[in-house]
Amino acid sequence: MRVEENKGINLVKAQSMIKKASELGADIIVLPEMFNCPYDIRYFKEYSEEEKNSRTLKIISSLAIQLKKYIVAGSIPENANGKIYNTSYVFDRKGQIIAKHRKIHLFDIDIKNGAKFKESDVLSRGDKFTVFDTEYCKIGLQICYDIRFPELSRIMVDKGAKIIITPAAFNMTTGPAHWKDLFKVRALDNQVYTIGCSGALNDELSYDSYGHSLIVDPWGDIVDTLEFEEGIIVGQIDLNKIKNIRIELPLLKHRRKDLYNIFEK
Ligand SMILES: NC(=O)CC(=O)C(=O)O
Repeated sequence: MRVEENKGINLVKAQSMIKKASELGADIIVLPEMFNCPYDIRYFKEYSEEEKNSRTLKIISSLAIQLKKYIVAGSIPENANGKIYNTSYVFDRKGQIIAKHRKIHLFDIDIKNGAKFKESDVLSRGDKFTVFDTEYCKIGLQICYDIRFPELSRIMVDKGAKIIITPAAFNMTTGPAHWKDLFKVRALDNQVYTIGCSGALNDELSYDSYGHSLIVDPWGDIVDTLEFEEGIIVGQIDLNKIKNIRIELPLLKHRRKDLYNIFEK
């Protein structure tokens, strides 16, 4: 979705796009990073909401109940005891929160003649891995910059994730350079589906969100993608494809855990 400056407008738009996705047959519906708030540190505190009184989360929960769908509510600025987190919430078909991911790696970058951003000026970082269960399979959840850290995807896969969902907002510097490749390589390395849902480009905001939401299969093929504009893609997840690729090309089995390993906290 093309996120606007006005929170109310973003919420109305999120609702209508979720309903549209549901009509198109989506069963697990994903929104982008900071879908109720411009991706700009000047807005995060003002737009932040506490989980228990959250206007945004109430709306998403009611929709999950009404449509009987899973909704991965992109992310929002979450206020917890005065600390602000970039947090994604997952709702089940009964509108219950079944998972919550606070962005682990904060996006502090300064690229010469390109994008600059310093989330850590305002945000605190999460410190938990997030894998949730559905009747289909386990799903891993991370937010945007988290995808650049391959250890995180691997840990989620070791915890059983067959799909990794990443609400995101790359920009016009890093998007064209890295977006598609990161989703492909994480899918290939881990033999999972990767799903990236990004805010569309909005020239009226300070941050040029790259768009290009996409679904990549475990062979690294792009199932479907958008471009810069707002839109919806609905893709089929074939769990047999994961099973077969893991038999035919047993990367995860061939790991030399005697030589290297990833340790969880
Ligand atoms: N916005 C992000 O968190 C990450 C990003 O844009 C990038 O890694 O590039």
